[in-house]
Amino acid sequence: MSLNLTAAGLADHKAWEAAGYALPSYDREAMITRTKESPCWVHFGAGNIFRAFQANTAQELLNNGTFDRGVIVAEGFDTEIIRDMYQPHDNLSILVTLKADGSVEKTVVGSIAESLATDTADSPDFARLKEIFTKDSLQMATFTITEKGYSLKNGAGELLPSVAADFAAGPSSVTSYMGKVASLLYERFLAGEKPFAMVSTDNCSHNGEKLSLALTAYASAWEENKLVQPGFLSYLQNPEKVSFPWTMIDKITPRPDGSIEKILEENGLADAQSIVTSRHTYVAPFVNAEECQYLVVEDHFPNGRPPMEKSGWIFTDRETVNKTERMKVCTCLNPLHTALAVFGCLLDYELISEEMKNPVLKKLVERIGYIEGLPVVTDPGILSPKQFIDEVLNIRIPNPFMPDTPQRIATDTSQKLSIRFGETIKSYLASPELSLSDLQAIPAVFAGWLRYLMGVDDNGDAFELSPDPLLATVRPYVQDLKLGAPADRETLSKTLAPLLSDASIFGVDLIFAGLSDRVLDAFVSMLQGPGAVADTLAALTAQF
Ligand SMILES: NC(=O)c1ccc[n+]([C@@H]2O[C@H](COP(=O)([O-])OP(=O)(O)OC[C@H]3O[C@@H](n4cnc5c(N)ncnc54)[C@H](O)[C@@H]3O)[C@@H](O)[C@H]2O)c1
Ligand SMILES: O=P(O)(O)OC[C@@H](O)[C@@H](O)[C@H](O)[C@H](O)CO
Repeated sequence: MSLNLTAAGLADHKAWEAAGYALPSYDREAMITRTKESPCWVHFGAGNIFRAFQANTAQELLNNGTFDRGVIVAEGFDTEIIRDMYQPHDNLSILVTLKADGSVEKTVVGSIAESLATDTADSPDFARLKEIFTKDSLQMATFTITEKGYSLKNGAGELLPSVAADFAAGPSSVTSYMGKVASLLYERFLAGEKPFAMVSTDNCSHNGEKLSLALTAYASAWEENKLVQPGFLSYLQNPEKVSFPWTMIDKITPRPDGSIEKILEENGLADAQSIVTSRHTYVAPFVNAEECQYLVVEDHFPNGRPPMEKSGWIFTDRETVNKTERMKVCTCLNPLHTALAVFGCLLDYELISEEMKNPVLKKLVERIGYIEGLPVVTDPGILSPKQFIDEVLNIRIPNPFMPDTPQRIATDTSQKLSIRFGETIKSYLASPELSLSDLQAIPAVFAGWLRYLMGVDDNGDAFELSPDPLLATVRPYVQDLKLGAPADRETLSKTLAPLLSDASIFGVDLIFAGLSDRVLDAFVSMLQGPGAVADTLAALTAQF
């Protein structure tokens, strides 16, 4: 028996149910027709978390009858995802939920009504998106496009060439990602200044503000260059018309894993293989994710919204979202992840859960979370920081059934250090009660990142660095260093000074903050020879 993940294949629902899959319980064809006629929800970024979280939310609302339309997904960065994975499977995907007790739940998610590859602004798919953006029924766009997706500048602080070109050319011939989004909003403005919510659900601090600032930059440039009708900028800046709610999203969604692929194939699924696209997205007909999930959202939707609270989303005010997001991204989850990512790559781990069996690494992340991070967390009231971190460190990250890898989490580390660690350092600097001398583990992570950038593991073997937009800028600082032949401490201090003082990477100027010596000491120690990273961490954590 072979299970084909297509609309036709799903018709044999008995076979799917016999193989243990939960299926959409609504009339999918009717849902697709309704959604195309009266679209409500567009999502940008067709990656794994979208299919595991937002698309499954839509499915739950459809299943329980609290909403009648699905999601339209737009992919403007890596359109291979759409062409090679969504379209061959009629926009269906399988969500494999990996529970901490080892059991596995398999769900066919059918809530994606349409998938659009918007690589160029003159494509039919982009024309369709423009049409969608003029509809009265459209209520919101959500985003999972990674933090760098919102960035208009390069590492040197200069406008990206595509952004500068779009600023000069106007909304009719955009090529940059945010330029395309801004031109869609311009369509909505021209169609009668229709209300709308733009909802970033990426892991970045003040994500709504980030999205708003990026789009406002286009609107300002276009108005200044007289490329749009007057009023577009005011429309974007009028919260009664266009809102940019802040959110906190949490659900560990590893890349599709070979072990899950095997289970599904043994279960009869045809064509379960994952691929890595040329833009480095790991994608398969299935996504694998943990069961635990949180989406905390500022409740500001000028044109209304689907009842996502029926699927567990928590709606609240901006201040509460902010506290919750800081709790998770700056302290209770993501810094621990990044520490395990950097040292996992150096110490040859391929699973985060395996790293948690190493007492030194466990102690390191416990120190970062409980001792160095927790004192600066403001309790958001809706989730307890202590309980949250307990769950992360004792249940979620060590879950042996979660195939999460340090290599995935090490992606874009240069973009993450500032929010994941810099905010804590800033709080220490600002507090008369807290002492910077208590920050011991965080500087070691920075040292670990410098050591990671050498692309040589703790055995002295070369490894491939995960993609990162700043690699070309930051690697040259360390790439000539040799393990076992450490550079002189003074010379190293001078060579690394421009990097260590770069507040755009670390959140603060580490030299000014008085932390650079601690980073350098740990880095020099990690350079001593094979095994030096493990030795440095063992010596450091022995003092905790
Ligand atoms: N995976 C998780 O555990 C998880 C959990 C919570 C939040 N998130 C957030 O979601 C984001 C995406 O995670 P994912 O698991 O879907 O990753 P993924 O690699 O599966 O997909 C990445 C998505 O971002 C797009 N993208 C990448 N670079 C881009 C750029 N420069 N401009 C525009 N789009 C770009 C890709 O085309 C793709 O749609 C993360 O960066 C994070 O902010 C992820
Ligand atoms: O998704 P990123 O690249 O921002 O960060 C990698 C992980 O830390 C992240 O995806 C976590 O799994 C997620 O934040 C859990 O909610």
